[in-house]
Amino acid sequence: MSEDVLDELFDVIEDRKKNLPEGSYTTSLFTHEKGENEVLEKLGEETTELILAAKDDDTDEIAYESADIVYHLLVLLAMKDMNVEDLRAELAERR
Ligand SMILES: N=c1c2ncn([C@@H]3O[C@H](COP(=O)(O)OP(=O)(O)OP(=O)(O)O)[C@@H](O)[C@H]3O)c2ncn1[C@@H]1O[C@H](COP(=O)(O)O)[C@@H](O)[C@H]1O
Repeated sequence: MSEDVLDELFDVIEDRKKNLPEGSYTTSLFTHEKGENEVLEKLGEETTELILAAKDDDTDEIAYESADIVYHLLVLLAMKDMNVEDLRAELAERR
């Protein structure tokens, strides 16, 4: 995954958080319609689905579930007023 895709996705998420456009799934996560609990539940479900896909050696499904996890992880970071740079900094510090 390129750096740009992550940055672009995070920008879209931040835009949804700020402007709350109607009809957006991301907006629903930032409002009472779904909220933080939904994000945490999705991360749990998708992690289980990723584990099952890995056990099946299903590479398409591994990529699909990984993308779902990354999306919901970025939403969670935005909810906590964090951003992609916090993630990059943590990873860089481990090098
Ligand atoms: N990357 C994602 C993304 N990944 C997952 N999802 C949504 O997350 C929701 C939950 O995923 P699930 O697979 O669990 O849901 P599901 O397919 O209904 O399956 P089940 O609940 O039946 O298991 C679905 O509605 C997906 O559409 C996403 N919704 C949005 N994005 C990105 O966010 C951008 C803005 O989206 P909106 O905010 O909707 O405009 C999009 O252009 C995308 O780039």
